[in-house]
Amino acid sequence: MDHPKDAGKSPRRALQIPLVYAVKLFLFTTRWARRQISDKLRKGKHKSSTDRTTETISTAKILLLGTADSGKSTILKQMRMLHHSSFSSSEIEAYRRLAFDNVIQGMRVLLASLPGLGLDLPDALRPAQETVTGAGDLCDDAPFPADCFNAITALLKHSTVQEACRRGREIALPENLPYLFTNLPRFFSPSFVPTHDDILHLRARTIGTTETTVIIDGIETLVADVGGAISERRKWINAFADITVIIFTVSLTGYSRSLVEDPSRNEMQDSLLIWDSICNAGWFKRIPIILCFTKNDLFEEEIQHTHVADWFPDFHGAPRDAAAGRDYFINRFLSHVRTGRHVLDKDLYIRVITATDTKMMKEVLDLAGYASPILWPPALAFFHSFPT
Ligand SMILES: Nc1nc2c(ncn2[C@@H]2O[C@H](COP(=O)(O)OP(=O)(O)OP(=O)(O)O)[C@@H](O)[C@H]2O)c(=O)[nH]1
Ligand SMILES: [Mg+2]
Repeated sequence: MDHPKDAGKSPRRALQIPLVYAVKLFLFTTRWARRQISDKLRKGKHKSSTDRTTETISTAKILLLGTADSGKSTILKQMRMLHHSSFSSSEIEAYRRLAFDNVIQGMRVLLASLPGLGLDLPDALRPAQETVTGAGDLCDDAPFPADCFNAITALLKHSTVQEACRRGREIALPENLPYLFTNLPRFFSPSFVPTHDDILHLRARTIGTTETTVIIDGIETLVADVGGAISERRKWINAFADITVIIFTVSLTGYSRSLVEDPSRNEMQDSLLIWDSICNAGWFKRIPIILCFTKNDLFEEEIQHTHVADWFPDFHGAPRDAAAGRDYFINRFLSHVRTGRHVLDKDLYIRVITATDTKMMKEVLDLAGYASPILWPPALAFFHSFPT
């Protein structure tokens, strides 16, 4: 029997009323659930994956994929900086020691490659060379050794070392060396503490998979960062479960560089190979992908000296035309996406970035829409759209 209040209403209207109550109940429970999540997040905020407890809940997972040196860990650092997941004092100290390691290792690679470049170091610089090759690791809180500063400064003043620096691409010289050498006096000062900019330029090869929790827009997000070296790739599969979005990084400067592990392989070709298997994998069919071309700053410099056609003969743009170069590589990557796998601007997004530039990264990450359906599956975006 009809409720007296419903008397005279059409069956359709009668159906609508419970529906309104159902929606209200859903909204209420959703807000309640969201508040519960926020409470739990507050308790578990800034916990890394290694100290996660049952208090915290993970609701999204970003997977960073790409070849070695393509900027995956740099993007992760940017996410942490932009989303206030600050670095602990022990991490900052580890970065300080890493700065010393990057400087010494970089200079060692450079010195070791001189004979291959047909260059010879004058005898007067042999003691400086020995100081660099014999330098040990830096101990906790120990200052950078002054003799290393004097040795590296003397080496950098010599035309032979300067020429090797210029020809860095031929010897797979770490791309952060110009930044490190420019900042040498600051690094070697006793009060040196790495800045965010330093941290972004420092290089530590990722081994295995690191999982870091970042709170993005109130949502606990697990960011999985894999090692891109050839020997690391067989471990990628361990990170493939429950992915919300993939960020696939490609270093734009890779077009003229060889893989450190296999000098016969071109970095960009290697990246195209991996991209082909990732973007067409059935496993990732429904996962949005952001294809991120990194190192745009270095690419703009590199293209002034190295013509893309020397490495990719079907490039028909003019030498030094950075825009044509970028378009060419974007199209090369898009041409690998098989029909029906991913659709541009629907579940495949392209960004060209300088990963070390925090301002640009913020714009890009905002653009990519952290709390929008680009990064979150529609269900989560729906959930997200309710006011608290
Ligand atoms: N100038 C500049 N340097 C960059 C950019 N992206 C990354 N780098 C530098 O490139 C080096 C390698 O970057 P990582 O983020 O460690 O590379 P990765 O992809 O994590 O490498 P693996 O851990 O070996 O897989 C670091 O020294 C970064 O500072 C960029 O857009 N511009
Ligand atoms: Mg890494």
